[in-house]
Amino acid sequence: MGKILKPDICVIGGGAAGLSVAAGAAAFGVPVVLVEQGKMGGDCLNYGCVPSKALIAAARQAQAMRQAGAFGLVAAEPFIDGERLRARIRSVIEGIAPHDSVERFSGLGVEVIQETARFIDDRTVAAGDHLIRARRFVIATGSSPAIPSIAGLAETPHLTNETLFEFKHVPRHLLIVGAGPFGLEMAQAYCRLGTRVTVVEKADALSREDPELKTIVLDAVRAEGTTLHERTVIRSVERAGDGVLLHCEHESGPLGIEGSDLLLATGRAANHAALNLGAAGIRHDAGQIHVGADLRTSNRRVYVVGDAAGGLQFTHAANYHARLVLQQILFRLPAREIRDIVPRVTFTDPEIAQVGPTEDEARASFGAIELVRSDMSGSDRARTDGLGRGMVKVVVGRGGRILGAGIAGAGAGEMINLWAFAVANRLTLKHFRDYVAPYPTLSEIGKQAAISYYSPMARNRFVRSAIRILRRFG
Ligand SMILES: Cc1cc2nc3c(=O)[nH]c(=O)nc-3n(C[C@H](O)[C@H](O)[C@H](O)COP(=O)(O)OP(=O)(O)OC[C@H]3O[C@@H](n4cnc5c(N)ncnc54)[C@H](O)[C@@H]3O)c2cc1C
Ligand SMILES: NC(=O)c1ccc[n+]([C@@H]2O[C@H](COP(=O)([O-])OP(=O)(O)OC[C@H]3O[C@@H](n4cnc5c(N)ncnc54)[C@H](O)[C@@H]3O)[C@@H](O)[C@H]2O)c1
Repeated sequence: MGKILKPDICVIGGGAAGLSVAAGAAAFGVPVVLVEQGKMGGDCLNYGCVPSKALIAAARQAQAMRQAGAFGLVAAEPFIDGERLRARIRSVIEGIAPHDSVERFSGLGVEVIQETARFIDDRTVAAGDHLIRARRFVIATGSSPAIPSIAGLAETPHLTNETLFEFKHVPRHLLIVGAGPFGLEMAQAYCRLGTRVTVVEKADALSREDPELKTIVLDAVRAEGTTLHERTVIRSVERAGDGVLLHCEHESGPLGIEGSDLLLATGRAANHAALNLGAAGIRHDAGQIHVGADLRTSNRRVYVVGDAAGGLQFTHAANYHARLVLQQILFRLPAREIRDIVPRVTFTDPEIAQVGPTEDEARASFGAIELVRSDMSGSDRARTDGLGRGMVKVVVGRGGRILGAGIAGAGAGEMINLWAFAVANRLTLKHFRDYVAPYPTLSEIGKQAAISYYSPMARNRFVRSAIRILRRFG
């Protein structure tokens, strides 16, 4: 038997969640062992956020070339070189990789073991020839693409986020299954890169988003050329020549859709099968580890963070989880996950972002709410920059409290920061009315929304008579 290690914390998984826990603990001088079986940086760096946003950035440039005529320049149809595109995505990943590397973490004082971890009892993990008996364990094993059960899929070549960004050519006609954030971001990006794109969604596209806001996004994505079939069930799939044929069922009848390549964007499944959770007395079922709002499992020594926790699946949620868990382990202070303060952004163009409940969710939870909206057409900056439609929609509770906010439009992902700050700090629209927004910025439309909330006051008879009285004093 190999080495027995006895750190304070053993972190399993070196993606965004695990690295944040390890770095945070090491910064306080706490002994940490990190076990990672694959690439340091996990999904976000290697197969998720970073390559997808690099691809989207290239697609945005291509679209800007086509649309240059609107700015008084000569428009051009871009030449798309698949090899160079792939090389650029690779170089962006390589530029960030040192930050997540074994070398950096070893330098921080973390002992990194590059093996697969599994529990052998309620306080011991085996990884290669190491046994790790830690005071606390943090499961940060992330998630993998959920593969739907569709007849013929196993025999038909298909891509997922784990293979898409290594793909050698730009597809001729990409069929995408799933119109969640991943499916739609990729649909628009590939469409802009000259691919014909068809998306098949069994329910509604962007189903979590506010209907009024997501219409702005879906109209734009469709207008650029993506074909989107919603409420369409795929019965089977087969190879057709060099390509793929989907046999679908829509309310209007059967539908055959043929394309050159197939991408699955059908959600995620948490990774825990290899962990041997039963040996550690950790309650779970096939889909999920049972975990409380404190991110603790039924084995009180063991926490779960990031995608493995099965709730919010974002890199910033993983970082937030890391803070909550460190607060409990290092300082023995209670901490609970508050999902309403965690924003989400889908990086289509226009973007869509939300923090806190949407209108429908807020009505279901709070009953009486108020809404304020502000349209991007009122923004001078949107005009100078030739931007399309956009809207800020704020869900307001008692006393003007900001319960949630949704934004569709260019820059929504940046603008949501201010609203996320407001929701986390329980601010009211008065705070938004009173701060000064620089001109001309898109964020001004948020302030405009706050002003519109208070504008009925200008017509209030008591306010008006108070002003009349004060005027008499000179
Ligand atoms: C295409 C795509 C785009 C995305 N874009 C965004 C975005 O723009 N913004 C955003 O916030 N989020 C985005 N996400 C989500 C984000 O990538 C994830 O929420 C985040 O990576 C989760 O981090 P994690 O550490 O929980 O898991 P992961 O990054 O999956 O890391 C888990 C690690 O654990 C390791 N592991 C698993 N089992 C074991 C074991 N038994 N032993 C040892 N190691 C193990 C794995 O090898 C992996 O490295 C995107 C996801 C995808 C798929
Ligand atoms: N900008 C971002 O933050 C961003 C971007 C991409 C991905 N992500 C994250 O990555 C993960 C994966 O994203 P996603 O969009 O794949 O997941 P998702 O679960 O949000 O969406 C999957 C979609 O696929 C549909 N679907 C599932 N099975 C289907 C089938 N058989 N036929 C047709 N449609 C089917 C679902 O109805 C759903 O709309 C999520 O956790 C997401 O949060 C985040």
